[in-house]
Amino acid sequence: MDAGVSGRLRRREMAATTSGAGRCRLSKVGAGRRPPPARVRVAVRLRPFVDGAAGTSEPPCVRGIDSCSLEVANWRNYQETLKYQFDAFYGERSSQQDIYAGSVQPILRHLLEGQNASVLAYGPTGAGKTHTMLGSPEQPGVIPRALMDLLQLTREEGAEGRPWNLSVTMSYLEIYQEKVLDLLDPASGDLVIREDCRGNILIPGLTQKPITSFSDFERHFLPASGNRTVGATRLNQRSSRSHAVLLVKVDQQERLAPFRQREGKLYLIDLAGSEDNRRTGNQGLRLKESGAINTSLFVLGKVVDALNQGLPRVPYRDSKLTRLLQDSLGGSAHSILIANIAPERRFYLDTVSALNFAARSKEVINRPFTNESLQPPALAPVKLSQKELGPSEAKRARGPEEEDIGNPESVGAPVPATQKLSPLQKLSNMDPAMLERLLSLDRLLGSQGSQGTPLLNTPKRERMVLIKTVEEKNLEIERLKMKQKELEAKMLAQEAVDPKKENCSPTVLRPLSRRTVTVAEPLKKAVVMPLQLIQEQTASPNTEIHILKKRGLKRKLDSSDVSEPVEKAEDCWELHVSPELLAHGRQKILNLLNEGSARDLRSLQRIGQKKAQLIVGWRELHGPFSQVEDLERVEGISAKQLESFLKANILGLAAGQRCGPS
Ligand SMILES: Nc1ncnc2c1ncn2[C@@H]1O[C@H](COP(=O)(O)OP(=O)(O)OP(=O)(O)O)[C@@H](O)[C@H]1O
Repeated sequence: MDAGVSGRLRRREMAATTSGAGRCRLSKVGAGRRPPPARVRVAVRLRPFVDGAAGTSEPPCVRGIDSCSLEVANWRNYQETLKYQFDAFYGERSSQQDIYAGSVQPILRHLLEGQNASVLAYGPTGAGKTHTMLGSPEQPGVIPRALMDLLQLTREEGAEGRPWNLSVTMSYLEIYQEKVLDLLDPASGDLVIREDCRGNILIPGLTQKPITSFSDFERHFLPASGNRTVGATRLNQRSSRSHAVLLVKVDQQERLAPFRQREGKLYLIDLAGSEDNRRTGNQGLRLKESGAINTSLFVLGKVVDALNQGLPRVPYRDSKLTRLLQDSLGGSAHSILIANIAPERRFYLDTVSALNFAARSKEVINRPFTNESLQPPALAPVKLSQKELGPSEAKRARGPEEEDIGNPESVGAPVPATQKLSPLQKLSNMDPAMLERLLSLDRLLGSQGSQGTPLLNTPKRERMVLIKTVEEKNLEIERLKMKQKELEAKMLAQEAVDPKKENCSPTVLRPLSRRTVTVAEPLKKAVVMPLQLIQEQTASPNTEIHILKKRGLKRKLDSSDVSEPVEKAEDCWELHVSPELLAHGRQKILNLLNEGSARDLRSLQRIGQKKAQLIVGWRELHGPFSQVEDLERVEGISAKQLESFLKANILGLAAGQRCGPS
């Protein structure tokens, strides 16, 4: 591979890892190890002529070459054809089973490994996307086949005596004119798409129905499909006017220690088709719908291009569709794109444009990882007792949160005070940092002899109040920190005005790097340290003392001249910190650089969101940092920045101030 190509690939991988869900992960198996890349796989399906008359009167504009390639006539030059190669090509005689078994079935197993997967049907209007995804009762498509298999797999894997307990839930939504509508609850209105701190895409309020059998699935899915917006256009009598997204979640809980939990998400997406309104004859509402569809598909193209070019900004947020697909493109899913094309000549331009999009998409690299977390040991017995419950009781215990997350009917429903919520269910979606805080708060309450129920067993509402309290406390701490900084700044300003006063005070606070430029007689010894260190030392008397000691005066000025402020004077005071402590601080920074998530890294001074992502991206590409100085090799971090970064962080970390892996 030449250097240019490998550089491009790296940039692309970097974009894939620094954008989307992959950039900040739920605790996962093999944390610190770089998940292997998985290219978006692309299959093309050519539908047969659907209009009998057209079929006999015109030759197709596309021809299959083999199971992976096809060619399209070049109408500008009849001597030429345009050839394309994909992961799979399905000709007009291929069956629904061929497409399913060849391209979709193989990715389902990843769900049971706690990884995400997605299947997207793409193509111009009338090219067969809905047929591929949904099919008909006689020729069921990808969705019913995948659900059938997945439910079967989860039944087998979750059977008594197997190590994992499995449960499946489904949600179904459409994106219609840039609105996210819940097809399982059409009255709920436009829903918002959010991203949690781990980069997971969430839709608060979206109905989630538990399903244990295929008939369960049909019971929810069939009426919901009827809610999808379709309309007649000149090119398709039942044209999908929206992007439909079926989300199937597989949750797994380990039955024995260490009680791991896994979550795999499968997105099955039937995109609305791109439309050339000169041919669809769209007007009025249809034209408006078409505008929204084309715009979101245009943004989808821009996202794919940005990922391919390794651009620092991938415009996921420019449309609801791409925001939702953040997981699937350049993110954490095993993705397959099925580009549907039509053989009729009148589709020629749409076909070429769909094939070009498909060809670009196969360059996109995802990095799927296992969404796995460990249940805190303290909670394990509760889980065990749940195992001992009968199936109906266990279901009731999991009940409201598992079954109806986001279901408006259940949100306001009172939870009986006696009904304990299963910690396993409650914690599965919780931010690990928040969980840690809750556990400490719980311990604190316990140590203070609190009469209340333990925090982690409290019903949802009380828990929410407690979480809010913790958040408020954190805000308060942040406010105090800001105030401290202001005070320090004020103090420094005063020093500048009145240096003598400064040197008389043994408790003056100043940044470590600041040097004294005065000839006024200093005290022999002054304890000068950042406020954090003072607090730290007060809290732990064993912490080593760091002092500012007088260094030999090497003033170049006449020693008799003591009244003037000295510009060229050397420093009189310097900070002496034990080398072990410094080494300890460096080691802590190094650990954080190698093991911390982007979020952890942001807890460091001078590291913002962008730098944190660049650091994680660098690590993904080059492996662990061998020394903190390697930071200079990260794009956008200069030697000067590295120096100030070290100054700002090393002591704080050495004294155990910062959080994050150590
Ligand atoms: N492989 C196929 N075999 C037989 N008929 C097909 C096939 N693919 C599509 N069709 C038929 O072609 C017509 C258009 O297909 P479909 O509605 O799936 O297109 P679409 O791409 O979803 O269109 P839109 O984007 O407008 O919703 C339908 O009548 C469908 O039954």
